[in-house]
Amino acid sequence: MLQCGQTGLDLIQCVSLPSSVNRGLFSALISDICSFRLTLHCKMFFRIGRLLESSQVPVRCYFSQKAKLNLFCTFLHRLEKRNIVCMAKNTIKPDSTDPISSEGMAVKRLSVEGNIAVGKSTFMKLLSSFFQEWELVTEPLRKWQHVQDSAPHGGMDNLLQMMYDDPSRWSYTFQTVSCMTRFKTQIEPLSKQLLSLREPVQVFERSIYSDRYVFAKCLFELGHFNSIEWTMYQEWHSFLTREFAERVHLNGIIYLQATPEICFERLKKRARKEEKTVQLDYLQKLHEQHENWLIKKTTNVHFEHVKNIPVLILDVNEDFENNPLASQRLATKIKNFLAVL
Ligand SMILES: Nc1ncnc2c1ncn2[C@@H]1O[C@H](COP(=O)(O)OP(=O)(O)OP(=O)(O)O)[C@@H](O)[C@H]1O
Ligand SMILES: Nc1nc(=O)c2ncn([C@H]3C[C@H](O)[C@@H](CO)O3)c2[nH]1
Repeated sequence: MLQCGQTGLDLIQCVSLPSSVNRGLFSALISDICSFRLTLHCKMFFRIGRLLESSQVPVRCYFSQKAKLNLFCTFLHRLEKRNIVCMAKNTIKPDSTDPISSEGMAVKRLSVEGNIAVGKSTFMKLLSSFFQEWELVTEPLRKWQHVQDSAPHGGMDNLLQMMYDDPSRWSYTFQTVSCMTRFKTQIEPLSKQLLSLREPVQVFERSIYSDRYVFAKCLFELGHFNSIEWTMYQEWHSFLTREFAERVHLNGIIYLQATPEICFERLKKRARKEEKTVQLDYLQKLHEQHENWLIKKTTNVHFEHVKNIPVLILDVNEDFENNPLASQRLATKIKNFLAVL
């Protein structure tokens, strides 16, 4: 517990938020009682100090990092405010290298997760039509279908096909490639265009986290990874995730949820040639993995920030592709979700 400064306030409760929320920023959310919310950069301490002074109600401030909380306390102390009680919970690593836009806003980074053929690519198109400025990063599927640049197209380098045809032989290899390509896309430097936005948002189709907590885990449980492969995978996944730290953090996850049966129908309708052998049973297992990770929270997740990532669950059993009203409803939910990140 940190004690600092004095104001006319009843209480200021300062709690550090999971790093997934507004990383690298000092973020103050003036509670609902005040009926407005502010997300502010640390340069704006002074304004917040004034705001707190004039407030007549208990105010709750959330900090993305303990370092920022300490900085803020020092600031209040300088203003000679007393009796502010600051509680730091869930302390997370200081000194972040968060991407910040030229407008001083942290880039919000989300991933879209969901079963095979649930409609992620279709959903990404919806995002691009409603939020034209956002940067959308699609799954690097083509790289998996053609892993050797030098090999002729149609040769023996379609790893997706190989994995589905002989999962026990190729699952580990596939997972090293899928995960490596995901790491690469997640750590890519942010574009100037994105950084010039007032509210920069980047959305990934799946992530290094679903690679591990959905697919690799499922393949291990199905016996397609042996225990050595599973240990190795987890070891390098943890190592790289910790090494890249902030660069692979996400602020939120959008989970597209539909029954495995509907996904299976969509998969058959789409008829991707590599997926001919995929059975409903596999989609049911992947569905369970998503539910355990994102809803029931029973999956053993190894990174604090991933445990605490806010998840928006969108029911996509309904056809939104050809339904403007349903699309609009989804877009509104996404907007509301972003506002609280
Ligand atoms: N809400 C929806 N209602 C009806 N059909 C849909 C819906 N969303 C997607 N589809 C259809 O389902 C099929 C699969 O969709 P899509 O390719 O977007 O899935 P995906 O989740 O990106 O697949 P993958 O897991 O392979 O990346 C496509 O034929 C698409 O037109
Ligand atoms: N084994 C495995 N691990 C992954 O991380 C992974 N990510 C996607 N896929 C499969 C699903 C679709 O067929 C196709 C396109 O999403 O690729 C994966 N398969």
